[in-house]
Amino acid sequence: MNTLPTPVGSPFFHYQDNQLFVENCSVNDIAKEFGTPLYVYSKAALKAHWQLYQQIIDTYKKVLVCYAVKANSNLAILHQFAQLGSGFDIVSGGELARALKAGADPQKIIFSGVGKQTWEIEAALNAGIKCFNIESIPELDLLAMVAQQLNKTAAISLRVNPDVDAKTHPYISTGLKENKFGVDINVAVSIYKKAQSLANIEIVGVDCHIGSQITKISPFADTADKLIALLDALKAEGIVLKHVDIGGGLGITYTDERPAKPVEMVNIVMQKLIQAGYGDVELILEPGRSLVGNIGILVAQVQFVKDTEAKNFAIVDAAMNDLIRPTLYDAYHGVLAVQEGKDKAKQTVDIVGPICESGDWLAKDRQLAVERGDYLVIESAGAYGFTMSSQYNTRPRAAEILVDGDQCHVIRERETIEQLLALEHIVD
Ligand SMILES: Cc1ncc(COP(=O)(O)O)c(C=O)c1O
Ligand SMILES: N[C@@H](CCCC[NH3+])C(=O)O
Repeated sequence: MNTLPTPVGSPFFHYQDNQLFVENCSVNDIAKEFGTPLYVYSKAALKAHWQLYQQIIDTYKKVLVCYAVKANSNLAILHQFAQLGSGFDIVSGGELARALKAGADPQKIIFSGVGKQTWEIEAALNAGIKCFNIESIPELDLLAMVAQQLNKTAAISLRVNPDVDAKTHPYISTGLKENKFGVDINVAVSIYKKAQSLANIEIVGVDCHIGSQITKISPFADTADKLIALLDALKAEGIVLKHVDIGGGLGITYTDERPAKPVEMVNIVMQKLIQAGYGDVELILEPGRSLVGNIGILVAQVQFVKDTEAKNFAIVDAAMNDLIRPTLYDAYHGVLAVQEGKDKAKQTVDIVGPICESGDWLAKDRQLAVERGDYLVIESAGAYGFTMSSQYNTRPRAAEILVDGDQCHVIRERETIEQLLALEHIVD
């Protein structure tokens, strides 16, 4: 299998007699049965993407993959990863609850995030998670205090900011000095020394995450060099770490990107660690997008085709509230017709939603033959799709389906208008 192909380039999403299939299920039939907008994921694709990481675990043994829950946090998806032996990278008490409910081993959960609240820290300590990725001195102080109150020991990693350019979209770069994440790597030693002096705190590792949708290996290699320099400086102070967490961030193919394979990235990092004498340290990875981005699609139905002097629009029933990546990052997602080979001529269209914002678009200038009632598919929507969706314009969030061979499982029901209104109270 090619590294991480877009759905239609992968064996799990294919055309048969001009009809798009997810595994053995026709997308047309799924859309008719469950309605649109609809997220559809392939279980076989999920397993194949996991296999790219399992290969790394099999090679290097002391590797823990902590799937970044924020990429796709549906309980059924988390359950699949838990069954495959994955750990989890969480960033909130909510994600902790999801991971535990899905069957996660608490000893494989790591907790990232710059704004952990007291109740979230308490919940994670009570669950017995593997490690807190500490992002500031005040957070370290709070953790030490809460751990003392609960009479527990908190294992910590310091998230350092290596000031490496991940060469990705500025909104999703996290490893630069001006980003809010982590602590300056140049002051890390002094923070470790402070942590050493705190009761109820156990230093176990170092962590970083430099950004997302990174296609090159060089930013990871640069990061490894900086982490090794830090490991050396810590060793000189008598501080020996059990693990190095290189974060997530590997990109996927949305269009013509050819991202590095996970194993290629890890090979470079491991080579450097081994050469520097840190070959027996556990390596932690926090992949999100590269595990789930290309396991899923968003299915939408064309409501109207509107031809204007300047542009032709296919107005569909999915919108920026369902998939915000195009609006937020100008992100490109492939668009496919569920039924190919129609008689109608192709034209250049923008795929837009019904929301009252000019930024409500899903794709621009695509060659498609479209008419009212057609189903379209937005590709590569498995990561940061549903999890970033909202109910803007009082639009119930989409349903989610997991396909397994010829079986379709509803893994999230479509929201109802009643559910949307249920928490509000009218006052005079
Ligand atoms: C701390 C942390 N770890 C892991 C990830 C997962 O990143 P990606 O989905 O790019 O692999 C993110 C999101 O960028 C993150 O913020
Ligand atoms: N949400 C972003 C990436 C940022 C990930 C969170 N650190 C995306 O859709 O590409």
